[in-house]
Amino acid sequence: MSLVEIKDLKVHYPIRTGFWNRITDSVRAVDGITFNIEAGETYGLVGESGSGKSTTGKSVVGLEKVTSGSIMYKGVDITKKANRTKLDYNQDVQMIFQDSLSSLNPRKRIEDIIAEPLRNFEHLSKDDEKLRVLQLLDIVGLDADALYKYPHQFSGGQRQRIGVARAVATNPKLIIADEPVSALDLSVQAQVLNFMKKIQREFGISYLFISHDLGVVRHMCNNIAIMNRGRLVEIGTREDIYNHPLHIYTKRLLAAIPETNVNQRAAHRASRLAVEKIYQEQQSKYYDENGEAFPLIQVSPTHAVALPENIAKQLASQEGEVQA
Ligand SMILES: Nc1ncnc2c1ncn2[C@@H]1O[C@H](COP(=O)(O)OP(=O)(O)OP(=O)(O)O)[C@@H](O)[C@H]1O
Repeated sequence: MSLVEIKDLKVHYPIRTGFWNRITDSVRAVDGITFNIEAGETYGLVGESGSGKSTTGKSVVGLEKVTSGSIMYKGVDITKKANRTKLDYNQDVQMIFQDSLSSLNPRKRIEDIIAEPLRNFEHLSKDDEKLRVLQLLDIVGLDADALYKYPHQFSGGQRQRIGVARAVATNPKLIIADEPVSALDLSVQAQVLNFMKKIQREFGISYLFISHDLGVVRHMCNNIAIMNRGRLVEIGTREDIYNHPLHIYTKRLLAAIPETNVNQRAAHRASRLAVEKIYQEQQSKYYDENGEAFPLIQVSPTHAVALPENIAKQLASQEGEVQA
Protein backbone atom coordinates (compact mmCIF):
# COMPACT_ATOMS: atom_id res chain seq x y z
CA MET A 1 0.00 0.00 0.00
CA SER A 2 1.33 3.44 -0.92
CA LEU A 3 1.32 6.30 1.60
CA VAL A 4 -1.10 8.28 -0.59
CA GLU A 5 -3.30 6.85 -3.34
CA ILE A 6 -5.17 9.42 -5.42
CA LYS A 7 -7.84 7.84 -7.60
CA ASP A 8 -9.88 9.55 -10.32
CA LEU A 9 -9.81 12.83 -8.39
CA LYS A 10 -12.05 15.60 -9.69
CA VAL A 11 -12.40 19.15 -8.39
CA HIS A 12 -14.85 21.27 -10.37
CA TYR A 13 -15.58 24.88 -9.43
CA PRO A 14 -19.09 26.09 -10.26
CA ILE A 15 -19.49 29.15 -12.49
CA ARG A 16 -22.52 31.23 -11.48
CA THR A 17 -24.12 33.78 -13.76
CA GLY A 18 -27.17 35.98 -14.10
CA PHE A 19 -29.48 37.73 -11.66
CA TRP A 20 -30.32 34.49 -9.81
CA ASN A 21 -26.67 33.53 -9.53
CA ARG A 22 -27.43 30.11 -11.01
CA ILE A 23 -24.71 27.56 -11.74
CA THR A 24 -24.37 27.57 -15.53
CA ASP A 25 -21.07 25.81 -16.01
CA SER A 26 -17.96 24.70 -14.12
CA VAL A 27 -14.19 25.07 -14.22
CA ARG A 28 -12.81 21.53 -14.31
CA ALA A 29 -9.63 22.43 -12.42
CA VAL A 30 -8.82 18.78 -11.69
CA ASP A 31 -10.56 16.33 -13.97
CA GLY A 32 -9.91 12.71 -13.09
CA ILE A 33 -6.30 12.21 -12.01
CA THR A 34 -4.78 9.05 -10.52
CA PHE A 35 -1.33 8.63 -8.96
CA ASN A 36 0.36 7.24 -5.82
CA ILE A 37 2.98 8.70 -3.48
CA GLU A 38 5.26 6.20 -1.74
CA ALA A 39 6.57 6.69 1.81
CA GLY A 40 9.85 8.63 1.81
CA GLU A 41 9.73 9.70 -1.84
CA THR A 42 9.47 13.06 -3.55
CA TYR A 43 6.71 12.98 -6.14
CA GLY A 44 6.75 15.78 -8.72
CA LEU A 45 3.55 17.32 -10.06
CA VAL A 46 4.46 19.58 -12.96
CA GLY A 47 2.49 21.73 -15.38
CA GLU A 48 1.97 25.27 -16.60
CA SER A 49 0.03 27.88 -14.66
CA GLY A 50 -3.67 26.96 -14.45
CA SER A 51 -3.15 23.25 -15.07
CA GLY A 52 -4.65 22.32 -11.68
CA LYS A 53 -1.54 21.58 -9.58
CA SER A 54 -2.38 23.80 -6.59
CA THR A 55 -5.98 22.59 -6.53
CA THR A 56 -4.64 19.03 -6.35
CA GLY A 57 -2.24 19.98 -3.53
CA LYS A 58 -4.97 21.76 -1.57
CA SER A 59 -7.28 18.77 -1.99
CA VAL A 60 -4.64 16.48 -0.53
CA VAL A 61 -4.20 18.77 2.51
CA GLY A 62 -7.97 18.94 2.94
CA LEU A 63 -8.32 22.63 2.04
CA GLU A 64 -10.39 22.03 -1.07
CA LYS A 65 -13.75 20.30 -1.41
CA VAL A 66 -13.43 17.35 -3.74
CA THR A 67 -16.13 16.83 -6.41
CA SER A 68 -15.51 13.08 -6.78
CA GLY A 69 -12.81 10.43 -6.52
CA SER A 70 -10.78 9.43 -3.51
CA ILE A 71 -7.54 10.34 -1.70
CA MET A 72 -6.47 7.38 0.41
CA TYR A 73 -3.94 8.09 3.16
CA LYS A 74 -2.64 4.95 4.86
CA GLY A 75 -5.65 3.19 3.34
CA VAL A 76 -8.30 5.66 4.61
CA ASP A 77 -10.22 8.09 2.38
CA ILE A 78 -9.39 11.57 3.70
CA THR A 79 -11.80 13.39 1.40
CA LYS A 80 -14.21 12.74 4.30
CA LYS A 81 -13.58 15.23 7.11
CA ALA A 82 -14.38 12.75 9.88
CA ASN A 83 -11.57 10.49 8.64
CA ARG A 84 -9.09 13.37 8.65
CA THR A 85 -9.90 14.05 12.30
CA LYS A 86 -9.58 10.37 13.28
CA LEU A 87 -6.18 10.01 11.62
CA ASP A 88 -4.53 13.16 13.10
CA TYR A 89 -4.27 14.08 9.45
CA ASN A 90 -3.70 17.80 10.11
CA GLN A 91 -0.60 16.89 12.09
CA ASP A 92 0.69 14.33 9.59
CA VAL A 93 0.31 16.48 6.49
CA GLN A 94 1.70 20.01 6.17
CA MET A 95 2.08 22.52 3.36
CA ILE A 96 4.82 24.90 2.21
CA PHE A 97 3.75 27.77 -0.04
CA GLN A 98 5.52 29.75 -2.76
CA ASP A 99 4.99 33.16 -1.21
CA SER A 100 6.85 32.96 2.08
CA LEU A 101 6.18 36.62 2.97
CA SER A 102 2.41 36.28 2.91
CA SER A 103 2.33 32.76 4.37
CA LEU A 104 4.21 33.88 7.53
CA ASN A 105 2.26 36.20 9.82
CA PRO A 106 4.15 39.56 9.63
CA ARG A 107 3.13 40.54 13.18
CA LYS A 108 4.53 37.45 14.84
CA ARG A 109 8.09 36.71 15.86
CA ILE A 110 9.78 33.65 14.33
CA GLU A 111 9.67 31.87 17.69
CA ASP A 112 5.87 32.11 17.73
CA ILE A 113 5.49 31.28 14.04
CA ILE A 114 7.44 28.03 14.36
CA ALA A 115 5.93 27.18 17.75
CA GLU A 116 2.35 27.63 16.53
CA PRO A 117 1.87 24.08 15.14
CA LEU A 118 3.57 22.70 18.28
CA ARG A 119 1.05 24.58 20.44
CA ASN A 120 -1.80 23.11 18.38
CA PHE A 121 -0.66 19.51 18.53
CA GLU A 122 1.85 19.02 21.35
CA HIS A 123 1.61 20.57 24.76
CA LEU A 124 5.20 21.27 25.72
CA SER A 125 6.51 23.32 28.61
CA LYS A 126 7.84 26.80 27.67
CA ASP A 127 11.45 25.60 27.97
CA ASP A 128 10.90 22.44 25.92
CA GLU A 129 9.07 24.44 23.30
CA LYS A 130 11.94 26.92 22.96
CA LEU A 131 14.45 24.08 22.75
CA ARG A 132 12.43 22.46 19.98
CA VAL A 133 12.16 25.74 18.03
CA LEU A 134 15.93 26.21 18.33
CA GLN A 135 16.52 22.67 17.05
CA LEU A 136 14.23 23.35 14.10
CA LEU A 137 16.04 26.62 13.29
CA ASP A 138 19.34 24.74 13.47
CA ILE A 139 18.07 22.06 11.06
CA VAL A 140 17.32 24.74 8.45
CA GLY A 141 20.62 26.52 9.08
CA LEU A 142 19.42 29.62 10.98
CA ASP A 143 20.95 31.06 14.15
CA ALA A 144 19.27 31.40 17.53
CA ASP A 145 18.95 35.18 17.11
CA ALA A 146 16.26 34.49 14.49
CA LEU A 147 13.90 33.67 17.38
CA TYR A 148 13.08 37.27 18.19
CA LYS A 149 12.94 38.66 14.66
CA TYR A 150 9.98 39.20 12.35
CA PRO A 151 9.53 37.73 8.82
CA HIS A 152 10.34 41.01 7.01
CA GLN A 153 13.81 40.99 8.59
CA PHE A 154 14.83 37.93 6.52
CA SER A 155 15.68 37.34 2.86
CA GLY A 156 13.30 35.31 0.67
CA GLY A 157 15.48 32.19 0.95
CA GLN A 158 15.71 32.50 4.75
CA ARG A 159 11.95 33.00 5.00
CA GLN A 160 11.35 29.89 2.93
CA ARG A 161 13.63 27.97 5.34
CA ILE A 162 11.50 29.27 8.22
CA GLY A 163 8.46 27.92 6.34
CA VAL A 164 10.20 24.54 6.09
CA ALA A 165 11.02 24.60 9.85
CA ARG A 166 7.39 25.34 10.68
CA ALA A 167 6.16 22.59 8.34
CA VAL A 168 8.38 19.94 9.97
CA ALA A 169 7.63 21.06 13.55
CA THR A 170 4.93 18.43 14.02
CA ASN A 171 7.02 15.57 12.53
CA PRO A 172 4.75 15.25 9.49
CA LYS A 173 4.75 12.23 7.18
CA LEU A 174 3.87 14.23 4.07
CA ILE A 175 4.60 17.80 3.00
CA ILE A 176 2.85 19.43 0.07
CA ALA A 177 5.44 21.86 -1.30
CA ASP A 178 3.64 24.19 -3.72
CA GLU A 179 6.25 25.98 -5.88
CA PRO A 180 8.50 26.27 -2.80
CA VAL A 181 11.45 27.87 -4.62
CA SER A 182 9.86 29.59 -7.61
CA ALA A 183 10.19 33.05 -6.08
CA LEU A 184 13.91 32.62 -5.27
CA ASP A 185 17.18 33.26 -7.18
CA LEU A 186 18.85 30.18 -8.69
CA SER A 187 21.61 29.97 -6.06
CA VAL A 188 19.15 30.36 -3.18
CA GLN A 189 16.85 27.79 -4.78
CA ALA A 190 19.63 25.20 -4.56
CA GLN A 191 20.15 26.00 -0.84
CA VAL A 192 16.48 25.58 0.05
CA LEU A 193 16.17 22.38 -2.01
CA ASN A 194 19.22 20.96 -0.23
CA PHE A 195 17.63 21.70 3.16
CA MET A 196 14.43 20.02 2.01
CA LYS A 197 16.41 16.91 0.99
CA LYS A 198 18.35 16.90 4.26
CA ILE A 199 15.13 17.07 6.26
CA GLN A 200 13.63 14.30 4.16
CA ARG A 201 16.58 12.04 4.99
CA GLU A 202 16.44 12.88 8.71
CA PHE A 203 12.67 12.63 9.20
CA GLY A 204 11.69 10.16 6.43
CA ILE A 205 9.18 12.65 5.02
CA SER A 206 7.42 12.29 1.64
CA TYR A 207 6.96 15.37 -0.52
CA LEU A 208 4.39 16.18 -3.14
CA PHE A 209 6.54 18.71 -4.97
CA ILE A 210 4.49 21.05 -7.16
CA SER A 211 6.27 23.09 -9.82
CA HIS A 212 5.88 24.59 -13.28
CA ASP A 213 9.59 23.99 -13.91
CA LEU A 214 10.96 20.59 -14.94
CA GLY A 215 14.45 22.00 -14.36
CA VAL A 216 13.84 22.30 -10.59
CA VAL A 217 12.03 18.98 -10.26
CA ARG A 218 14.87 17.00 -11.87
CA HIS A 219 17.06 17.14 -8.75
CA MET A 220 14.27 16.43 -6.31
CA CYS A 221 11.84 13.85 -7.65
CA ASN A 222 11.92 10.09 -8.15
CA ASN A 223 8.57 9.97 -9.93
CA ILE A 224 6.84 12.72 -11.87
CA ALA A 225 3.33 13.39 -13.18
CA ILE A 226 2.81 15.97 -15.91
CA MET A 227 -0.47 17.87 -15.55
CA ASN A 228 -2.20 19.72 -18.38
CA ARG A 229 -5.72 21.28 -18.35
CA GLY A 230 -6.77 19.33 -15.24
CA ARG A 231 -5.57 15.94 -16.47
CA LEU A 232 -2.35 13.95 -16.38
CA VAL A 233 -0.71 13.62 -19.78
CA GLU A 234 2.35 11.61 -18.73
CA ILE A 235 3.59 9.75 -15.66
CA GLY A 236 6.99 8.18 -15.21
CA THR A 237 10.22 7.89 -13.33
CA ARG A 238 12.78 10.68 -13.65
CA GLU A 239 14.52 8.59 -16.36
CA ASP A 240 11.22 8.11 -18.30
CA ILE A 241 10.32 11.79 -18.25
CA TYR A 242 13.73 13.34 -18.94
CA ASN A 243 15.21 10.74 -21.29
CA HIS A 244 12.14 9.28 -23.04
CA PRO A 245 9.36 11.91 -22.99
CA LEU A 246 6.45 10.87 -25.20
CA HIS A 247 3.76 13.57 -24.95
CA ILE A 248 4.32 16.80 -26.84
CA TYR A 249 3.31 18.78 -23.71
CA THR A 250 6.09 17.12 -21.69
CA LYS A 251 8.55 17.84 -24.51
CA ARG A 252 7.44 21.48 -24.45
CA LEU A 253 8.07 21.75 -20.70
CA LEU A 254 11.50 20.14 -21.17
CA ALA A 255 12.32 22.54 -24.00
CA ALA A 256 11.45 25.46 -21.70
CA ILE A 257 14.31 24.60 -19.30
CA PRO A 258 16.92 27.33 -19.92
CA GLU A 259 20.20 26.15 -21.49
CA THR A 260 23.13 27.13 -19.30
CA ASN A 261 25.87 26.19 -21.77
CA VAL A 262 26.39 29.22 -24.05
CA ASN A 263 27.68 27.00 -26.90
CA GLN A 264 24.48 24.95 -26.85
CA ARG A 265 22.05 27.89 -26.83
CA ALA A 266 21.46 28.15 -30.60
CA ALA A 267 20.77 24.40 -30.91
CA HIS A 268 18.52 24.54 -27.84
CA ARG A 269 16.52 27.43 -29.31
CA ALA A 270 16.11 25.57 -32.63
CA SER A 271 14.83 22.44 -30.88
CA ARG A 272 12.47 24.53 -28.73
CA LEU A 273 10.99 26.12 -31.88
CA ALA A 274 10.66 22.67 -33.52
CA VAL A 275 8.75 21.33 -30.48
CA GLU A 276 6.50 24.40 -30.45
CA LYS A 277 5.73 23.91 -34.16
CA ILE A 278 4.65 20.30 -33.57
CA TYR A 279 2.57 21.39 -30.55
CA GLN A 280 0.75 24.05 -32.61
CA GLU A 281 0.26 21.89 -35.73
CA GLN A 282 -0.51 18.46 -34.26
CA GLN A 283 -3.11 19.22 -31.57
CA SER A 284 -5.46 16.59 -33.02
CA LYS A 285 -2.81 13.88 -32.55
CA TYR A 286 -2.20 14.69 -28.89
CA TYR A 287 -5.69 15.79 -27.73
CA ASP A 288 -9.21 14.53 -28.46
CA GLU A 289 -11.84 16.40 -30.48
CA ASN A 290 -12.73 18.51 -27.40
CA GLY A 291 -9.10 19.50 -26.91
CA GLU A 292 -8.83 17.28 -23.83
CA ALA A 293 -6.11 14.79 -22.97
CA PHE A 294 -6.74 11.12 -23.78
CA PRO A 295 -6.78 8.51 -20.99
CA LEU A 296 -3.33 7.34 -19.87
CA ILE A 297 -1.93 4.24 -21.61
CA GLN A 298 0.78 2.25 -19.83
CA VAL A 299 3.79 1.80 -22.14
CA SER A 300 6.16 0.26 -19.58
CA PRO A 301 5.79 -0.80 -15.94
CA THR A 302 6.71 2.74 -14.84
CA HIS A 303 5.70 4.93 -17.78
CA ALA A 304 2.24 6.00 -19.01
CA VAL A 305 1.19 8.59 -21.57
CA ALA A 306 -2.17 10.10 -22.54
CA LEU A 307 -2.38 9.09 -26.19
CA PRO A 308 -4.45 6.68 -28.29
CA GLU A 309 -3.03 3.19 -27.66
CA ASN A 310 -1.53 2.64 -31.13
CA ILE A 311 0.27 6.02 -31.10
CA ALA A 312 1.47 5.56 -27.50
CA LYS A 313 2.96 2.15 -28.27
CA GLN A 314 4.47 3.29 -31.55
CA LEU A 315 6.19 6.28 -29.91
CA ALA A 316 7.35 4.12 -27.00
CA SER A 317 8.87 1.53 -29.31
CA GLN A 318 10.69 4.30 -31.20
CA GLU A 319 12.13 5.29 -27.82
CA GLY A 320 13.17 1.66 -27.27
CA GLU A 321 10.97 1.23 -24.19
CA VAL A 322 9.94 -2.15 -22.81
CA GLN A 323 6.20 -2.54 -23.46
CA ALA A 324 3.87 -3.17 -20.54
N1 LIG B 1 -11.54 28.87 -5.97
C1 LIG B 1 -11.61 28.81 -7.30
N2 LIG B 1 -12.76 29.10 -7.95
C2 LIG B 1 -12.86 29.02 -9.29
N3 LIG B 1 -11.83 28.64 -10.11
C3 LIG B 1 -10.66 28.33 -9.53
C4 LIG B 1 -10.49 28.40 -8.10
N4 LIG B 1 -9.20 28.03 -7.81
C5 LIG B 1 -8.62 27.74 -9.00
N5 LIG B 1 -9.49 27.93 -10.02
C6 LIG B 1 -9.23 27.68 -11.46
O1 LIG B 1 -8.84 26.32 -11.59
C7 LIG B 1 -7.81 26.19 -12.56
C8 LIG B 1 -6.60 25.50 -11.93
O2 LIG B 1 -6.04 26.39 -10.96
P1 LIG B 1 -4.77 26.00 -10.06
O3 LIG B 1 -4.45 27.14 -9.17
O4 LIG B 1 -5.02 24.67 -9.44
O5 LIG B 1 -3.64 25.82 -11.19
P2 LIG B 1 -2.06 25.76 -11.01
O6 LIG B 1 -1.59 24.76 -12.00
O7 LIG B 1 -1.70 25.55 -9.60
O8 LIG B 1 -1.63 27.21 -11.48
P3 LIG B 1 -0.66 28.26 -10.72
O9 LIG B 1 0.69 27.65 -10.77
O10 LIG B 1 -0.81 29.51 -11.54
O11 LIG B 1 -1.23 28.38 -9.33
C9 LIG B 1 -7.54 27.57 -13.10
O12 LIG B 1 -8.29 27.74 -14.28
C10 LIG B 1 -8.06 28.48 -11.99
O13 LIG B 1 -8.47 29.71 -12.51
